[in-house]
Amino acid sequence: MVVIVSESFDKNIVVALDFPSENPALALADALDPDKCRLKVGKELFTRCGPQLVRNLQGRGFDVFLDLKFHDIPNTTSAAVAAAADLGVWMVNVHASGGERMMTACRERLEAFGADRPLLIAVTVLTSMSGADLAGIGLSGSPEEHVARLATLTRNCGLDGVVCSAQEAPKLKADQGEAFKLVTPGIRPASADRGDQQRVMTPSEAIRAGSDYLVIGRPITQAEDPLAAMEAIYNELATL
Ligand SMILES: O=c1ccn([C@@H]2O[C@H](COP(=O)(O)O)[C@@H](O)[C@H]2O)c(=O)[nH]1
Repeated sequence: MVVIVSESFDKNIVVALDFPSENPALALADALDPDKCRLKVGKELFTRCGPQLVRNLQGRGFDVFLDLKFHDIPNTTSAAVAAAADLGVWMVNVHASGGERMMTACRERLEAFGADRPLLIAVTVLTSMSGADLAGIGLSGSPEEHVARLATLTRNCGLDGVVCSAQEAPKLKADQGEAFKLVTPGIRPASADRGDQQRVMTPSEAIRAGSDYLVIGRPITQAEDPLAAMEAIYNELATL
């Protein structure tokens, strides 16, 4: 099947390869075009398959977002992002709630990699969390307020952008500027199940809201026909 894409949205889609082993991950990668999308390797696949899986995807021409969401003391976290940079990933992330000194240490550590360094972004509030979930961990205020505060902290530390939901994108683009990258999971085509995601938008809503990169997992990976699901998403974006 040929995936029909709009030129303007090439590589805005990051497919989350949330699989329990290498075979389904590589099978989907082999069906996708590295000129039309990027791939995300997260905790499950990385813990099972390790850095060699990342190299296998890179060997197929894909940019890889290593989504391990590091959250630790500055020394440990900055060493971890340097390891990701050694692996040659396109993007790596930490939790913004690790704080200013941790994020600054990571940014400084990546300076040694020059122009070849990965993009460094920070997770604000997980897209699976609602205001009630925040209250449950003792945080008053809306997700949008926390995302805005953590995004400001992230930009002040010199990082390239944040992971947030597309619902927060209009405010973040206005507050933080166009160059600050917004990476948005919680993308759900109108017909797709939300699953555990709370703060969701459709692909076209997310692009209109200002998302730079749409992270999409289950609506593609769990579809009966993942390539048809991909095609439907690109066709939706082509109407913009
Ligand atoms: O706030 C966040 C941060 C990361 N994720 C990750 O994105 C994908 C989303 O997958 P779906 O199947 O499309 O829900 C997944 O790998 C998460 O670990 C997130 O969802 N929210």
